[in-house]
Amino acid sequence: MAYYKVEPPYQHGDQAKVGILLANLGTPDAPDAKALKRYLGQFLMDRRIVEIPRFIWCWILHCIILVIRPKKSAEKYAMVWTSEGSPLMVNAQKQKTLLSSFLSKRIASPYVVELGMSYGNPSMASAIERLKAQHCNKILVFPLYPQYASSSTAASLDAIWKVLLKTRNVPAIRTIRNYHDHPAYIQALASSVQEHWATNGKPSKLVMSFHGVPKFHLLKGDPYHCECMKTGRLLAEALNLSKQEYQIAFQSRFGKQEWLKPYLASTLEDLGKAKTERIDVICPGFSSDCLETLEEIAMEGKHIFQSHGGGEYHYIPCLNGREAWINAMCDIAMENLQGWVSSEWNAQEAEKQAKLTAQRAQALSEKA
Ligand SMILES: C=CC1=C(C)c2cc3[nH]c(cc4nc(cc5[nH]c(cc1n2)c(C)c5CCC(=O)O)C(CCC(=O)O)=C4C)c(C)c3C=C
Ligand SMILES: [Fe+2]
Ligand SMILES: [Fe+2]
Repeated sequence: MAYYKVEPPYQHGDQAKVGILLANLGTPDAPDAKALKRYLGQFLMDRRIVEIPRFIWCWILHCIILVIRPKKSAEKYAMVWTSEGSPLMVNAQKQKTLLSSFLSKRIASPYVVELGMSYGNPSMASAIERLKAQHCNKILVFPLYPQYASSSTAASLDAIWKVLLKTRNVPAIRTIRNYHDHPAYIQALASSVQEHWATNGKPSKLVMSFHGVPKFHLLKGDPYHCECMKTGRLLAEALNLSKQEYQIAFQSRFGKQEWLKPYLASTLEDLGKAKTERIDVICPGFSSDCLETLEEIAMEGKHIFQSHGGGEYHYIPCLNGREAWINAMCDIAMENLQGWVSSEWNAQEAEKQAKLTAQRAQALSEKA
């Protein structure tokens, strides 16, 4: 078998395009143990996720974790699964479609938006294949993670490099590292909170929950913790909140190691025990709702808070397909596409392409 992938067919004159590759984590294909085993097996074998030496980890993963976790996780996924599929996938596909349509008001030159996942489907390989088949010789990688983390952003870049290592005709690549402090992202978050408060009134406290990572990532130089803290501070400033009115916490601990603190579960317990009348919880680090927000935050978090004496609990949904967020995505993309796209209609190029299409259609009909 050839080492390098077969290149897509190319004819002289084919119009080169710019690709925007939305990169996300991935999700199982179905809410059942079999699909979960496949997904978790790929996810948890990534060194960006688990750094334990392979000979020990392979044993733990295959003999313990992949025996117990798939069934338990599948039950949780089943609680949030929609008729269209996994919430993460449904939301990310919607973002792709919306971004593509919103960008048409800002870009006049040819572009394509695709979605690729680090684990599961649609794979990075299939996304890059689709972009190359549409003659994208320049690709902007747009990770759907506002805060840079080795375990999310860099893991998605690894998945892309792995594909490119087996590609003969490699496109130009630009990557977006982070946008945790981008004014349009902060404003999109702030407007979603304000909208919630306009209908439901203000809570005693706004809890901002970010996905956690092991503490040693921070100690070894991963900027994720600092970027989460900055997002939290900027969101509080945009909402005019005092230090007593908000709290930052980290969720989704996995394994026995120490993770970033404060843990969300203990924060909710403490707020419950303090008889807090009402808290609102938002997850600014997730651009779309997924298992970690819909089950862990909206359901499990509510149970923890209220079973410890807390009052009302509101979960504020992720940005998903909100107009302000898609516009923010456009701003972020445009800033990173400078020199690659044009906002002016190129009549000469359009005429050339129209002629070429007509010539090819005629050649085809003559052949037939
Ligand atoms: C903000 C981005 C994320 C970071 C950083 C991150 C790090 C990280 N995650 C795990 C372990 C798991 N995460 C799981 C689900 C999951 N994680 C993120 C995002 C980040 N993870 C998302 C969006 C999701 C949801 C996916 C979905 O399908 O909805 C899971 C799987 C679910 C389960 O079985 O509980 C695991 C496991 C580690 C170990 C880690 C950092 C080292
Ligand atoms: Fe995770
Ligand atoms: Fe979780």
